[in-house]
Formats: sequence, C-alpha cells, structure tokens
Amino acid sequence: MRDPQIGEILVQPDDLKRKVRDLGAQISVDYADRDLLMVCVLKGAVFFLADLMRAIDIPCEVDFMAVSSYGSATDSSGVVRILKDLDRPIAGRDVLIIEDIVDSGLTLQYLMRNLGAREPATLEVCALLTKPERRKVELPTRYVGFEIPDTFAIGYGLDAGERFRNLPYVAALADDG
Ligand SMILES: O=P(O)(O)OC[C@H]1O[C@H](OP(=O)(O)OP(=O)(O)O)[C@H](O)[C@@H]1O
Ligand code: HPA
Ligand SMILES: [Mg+2]
Repeated sequence: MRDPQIGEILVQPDDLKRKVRDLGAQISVDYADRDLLMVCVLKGAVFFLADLMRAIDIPCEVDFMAVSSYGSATDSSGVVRILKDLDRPIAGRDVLIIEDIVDSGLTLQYLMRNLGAREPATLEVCALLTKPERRKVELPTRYVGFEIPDTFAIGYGLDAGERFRNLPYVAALADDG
C-alpha cells in the first residue's frame, strides 16, 4: 500500500526522464568549448545531478555544496547555512548550479551571491522544479524543468523530514494545507 503521506503525483517518472534528457542535450550544446563545472546543492539535487550528468556528452566536472534552510520544516527558515563548502576554487570556470527546486528563492539568492563573489567566468542555474507562487526573491534561472503548484513536494530527491527522497516521481505531501 502507498504511504498515506504521499499525495497527488505532480511529475511522472517518464516525464522526468524526458526532461532530463532534453536539458542534458541543451546544456551540451550551450557549454560546448566551455569549462563546465556543475555545482550540486546537497542533498536534494543529487538525484537530478546523477541523471543529468549522464545526459551530458561534453567534458564536465562536479563539486558539491551543502546548504540548509528547511531542516525538517516545510517552510524556509530564511537563514541559509553552509554545511559543506566546495572542495576547489571556481575562479574563471563556467559554473552551473544544480538545484532540485527553487521555492522562496532564498537558497539560490544566497548561493548566487556567495559563488558570484568567487569570480567564476559565468554563473548560471539549472533547477528541476520551480514553485513560482511562493517566490520571495526573483533570480535568473537559465534552465528549468517543471513549474509546480504551491504545495510541498516530495520525491526524486525532495524530502519531508529526510523521508521520500527515493521516490521515482515527484508528488505532493498529502498532509500539506
Ligand atoms: O527556494 P528555497 O525556499 O530556498 O528552497 C529551495 C531549497 O530548499 C531545499 O533544500 P533543503 O534546505 O531542504 O536541504 P536538502 O536539499 O538537504 O533537503 C531545496 O533542495 C533547495 O535547496
Ligand atoms: O516543496 C518542497 N519540498 C521539499 N523541499 C523543499 N524545499 C523547498 N521547497 C521544498
Ligand atoms: Mg530538504
């Protein structure tokens, strides 16, 4: 039986696969002859990154950064903390931030400022999901997979209290609202 906390499915596995393939193809064209470094924002974006990287057919590297603003809550605390920084400098590199979701935009705002100060050659964002109705700050997001409604989402990396990251689809958290 399906966990009662798993609500309506928002994005099916086949649609995730198709979108990841298309994004990978587009990034491969846009970053041909560049120095692509993907910065994956732990933990949620790991699942998206792992699939996306395998859909990219140009040389690329990855580094990881862990930030947290949600903890076990379903509302952003508004205070973003670095839990793990990048291993290597990014000056002069073509940095693409990989996010699972842009919700309030506060995490991304912090990352753009923090990474921008390290003088990369370019700094862009690829987010699988966006929740425009909840946005507190607007940020340029070059690649976006899907718009989802104003509901707390779980699955394909997204957690509620660290659970549900392993779902192969994106769903609404049933108890929300
Ligand atoms: O646009 P915002 O309102 O800032 O929300 C988006 C951020 O929140 C989530 O991370 P979280 O802090 O839950 O960490 P996690 O990826 O480890 O779950 C998500 O993965 C994004 O990084
Ligand atoms: O809808 C969401 N689900 C899981 N994590 C999140 N972090 C920001 N928004 C969300
Ligand atoms: Mg989370």
